[in-house]
Amino acid sequence: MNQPPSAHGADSEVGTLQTVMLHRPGNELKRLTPRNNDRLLFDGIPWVARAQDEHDAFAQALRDRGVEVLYLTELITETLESEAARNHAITTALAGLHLGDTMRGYLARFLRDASPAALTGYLTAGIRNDEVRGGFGLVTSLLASDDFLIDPLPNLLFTRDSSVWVRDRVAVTSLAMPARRRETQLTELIYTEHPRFRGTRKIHGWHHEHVEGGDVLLLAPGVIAVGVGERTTPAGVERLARQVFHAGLAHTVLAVPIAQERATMHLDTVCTMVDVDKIVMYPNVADSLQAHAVTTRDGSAGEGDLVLEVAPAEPFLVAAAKAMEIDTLHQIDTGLDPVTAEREQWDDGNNTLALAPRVAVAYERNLETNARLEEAGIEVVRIAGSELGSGRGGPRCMSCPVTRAPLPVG
Ligand SMILES: NC(=[NH2+])NCCC[C@H](N)C(=O)O
Repeated sequence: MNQPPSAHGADSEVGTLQTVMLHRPGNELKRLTPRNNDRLLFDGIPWVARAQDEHDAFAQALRDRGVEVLYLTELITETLESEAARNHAITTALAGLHLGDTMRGYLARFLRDASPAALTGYLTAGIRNDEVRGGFGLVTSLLASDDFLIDPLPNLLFTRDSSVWVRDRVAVTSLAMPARRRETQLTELIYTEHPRFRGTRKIHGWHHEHVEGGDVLLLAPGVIAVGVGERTTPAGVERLARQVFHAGLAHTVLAVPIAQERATMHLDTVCTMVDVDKIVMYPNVADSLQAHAVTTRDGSAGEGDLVLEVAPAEPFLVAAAKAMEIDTLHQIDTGLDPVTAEREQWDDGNNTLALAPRVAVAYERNLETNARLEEAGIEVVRIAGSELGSGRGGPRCMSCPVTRAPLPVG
């Protein structure tokens, strides 16, 4: 629990995974109804107990490979043991302008009296108007009984998006969709106050331009690809580039435009690294994916003064190989007909989590993509995801690597 902060970090997508942060789905998923699931970014109403079983099997598959699994809610509860952290968490959770002073005052007192574990429950599963026993007034009368006073956070399941480690720093991200904004208040709290992470140096933050972790791929030490689309904005990738250059964490950032639609909400929905020089990629975009290489001349200036050099767009695989200083970044040609490819991409076939070079976790349902991965020499660790997948995320987005071993040299 008290490892020094320098023990954490990752500089690639494929170095042996040592520690990962997951979120076991909980009561926040029980809040989903056919009336709110779109706003809460779920495509269906998951069977929660089965989702938990699937998630437990995912966590076990990681432990079986020697990975230490940290659970987000346990980290939050441990963080909330501190009075200062508790006050901070309560103030930020109640900052919404929909509450009014009467209800805000009541909830602040109610939450302050809650145990750390109970408070974690309220912060993650939310509080509905008809669940409160006080604070009655204009706001409670006019809101519907099933309106949320504190929103549930069903997308906590996707720990990839709310923070991302770049070398020994953690970027607390800035999430674009209103339903997810509060997630980063929790990750920031963990990385600031939890004894295990205290002293960790941070970049970015929820008050900065939008960047989501699902868009950030550590292609190789020093080379970061960032998808720009529905979630990460052009200004977001510029901000991230300035920070990583200023801190000496990378020499090249590849800005990769992706279609602004749900099926391709993050770069990791269309491609993920499975080896030091192999990437599995959705064939329907493989030929059209482009990248602008962003570099800087001189790292000594202040972050805002850095002059960024932005290269003209090139095919993504070409720009990536150049930046990575390898001959070829091999695309695993999933070779699928366009319809199967589209179906398996939708079901997160391209969203794999590498446990080490050439070992990747994938949903079992994507039969053809997995078969092609194996033909290419990748060991596929299959997990069930019929319920987990209803939130539109796969093994990569359900995991935030906290520590990966550096890649072997040569
Ligand atoms: N990195 C990812 N692909 N994350 C998937 C996130 C899915 C989530 N329901 C959302 O819409 O935000």
